[in-house]
Amino acid sequence: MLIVRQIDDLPAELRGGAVTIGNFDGVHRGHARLVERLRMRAQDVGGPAIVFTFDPHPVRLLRPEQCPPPLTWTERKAELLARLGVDGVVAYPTSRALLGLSARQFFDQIVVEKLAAKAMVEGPNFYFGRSREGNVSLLGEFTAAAGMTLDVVASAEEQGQMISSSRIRNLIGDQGDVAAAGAMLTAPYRLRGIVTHGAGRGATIGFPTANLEGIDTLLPAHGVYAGVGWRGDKSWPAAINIGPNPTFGESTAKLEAHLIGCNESLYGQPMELDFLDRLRDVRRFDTTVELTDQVSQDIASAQRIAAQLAPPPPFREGR
Ligand SMILES: Cc1cc2nc3c(=O)[nH]c(=O)nc-3n(C[C@H](O)[C@H](O)[C@H](O)COP(=O)(O)O)c2cc1C
Ligand SMILES: Nc1ncnc2c1ncn2[C@@H]1O[C@H](COP(=O)(O)OP(=O)(O)OP(=O)(O)O)[C@@H](O)[C@H]1O
Repeated sequence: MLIVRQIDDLPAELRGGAVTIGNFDGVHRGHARLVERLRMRAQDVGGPAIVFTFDPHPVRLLRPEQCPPPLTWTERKAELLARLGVDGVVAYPTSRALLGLSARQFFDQIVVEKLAAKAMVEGPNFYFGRSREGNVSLLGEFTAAAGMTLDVVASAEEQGQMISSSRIRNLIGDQGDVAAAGAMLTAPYRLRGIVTHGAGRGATIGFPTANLEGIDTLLPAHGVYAGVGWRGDKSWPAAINIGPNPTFGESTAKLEAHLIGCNESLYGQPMELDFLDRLRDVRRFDTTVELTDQVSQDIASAQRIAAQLAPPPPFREGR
């Protein structure tokens, strides 16, 4: 799987294939349905299956104050798309020039000239070109005139409602419902950060925690979660706390994870965390003993949930 960040000298193996365009944030089941069709069409035309995506999300440039943190960083998105069988991801650096192209210009300059696409696949809610002026019906006219095929796949739904990245962002960020989000994603919700020092209290009360900073994607709502911590290929079940430490009078929110059975020094290391389920609200306990009793139960729950929902191993290129 190839990931490229420009299209001026696109490698020949990424030209002349089937193309889908969009943000693909999170890589949800709707995206997976689309990629399934994309692979079929790529096979029909004897070319690669290509996802053209924008980095960053166009809204970050157009209305930064309204832009929520993304669900995935670019390499993670590419890794999830590769697992679905995509041959190449174009993570195009979003610019005002690109967003200013009309639908016609975008199609001619990007789809025809640069990607030399022979087939396109999109969902029904696809828009393209300046101010989202082009829809799938216009794209149908453009592709037909250019001798390409266009497949518009039916929406993937969950509980009668269309799956979308925005819906998943709301579930995770507002409600902390990572289980419902996970049911719509193609892999459990994952974030990454760097392990830093906390107050150093955790180890003294029986559960050391890795405090994570530098998180560049959406933070789930405050709460205690069951998950899995990853360092490279190694993983541990994790009990995760997002929020303040009211038992100790600390009101600053942080993210900390107790990695069950891990006795490695993690400080300064990058770490990834999968979120599987939300266990409870963060609350104040009257005594440290009551807190540690509750955290012991959280750890047991996290271990059980992680064992049931073991995620696939991390993707490595060339696998
Ligand atoms: C699974 C888990 C659940 C936690 N739940 C709470 C909680 O409900 N209330 C609270 O005050 N602190 C909670 N904590 C945070 C502890 O207070 C914190 O880990 C401890 O004070 C150590 O902090 P330190 O890493 O800064 O040393 C929780 C921590 C973990 C790992
Ligand atoms: N539930 C779905 N079923 C089928 N196709 C979908 C679904 N959701 C999005 N698509 C299609 O996937 C492509 C990429 O969509 P994109 O990621 O930009 O949209 P989205 O998931 O609706 O995100 P957002 O909520 O941020 O608008 C588009 O062709 C879109 O129509």
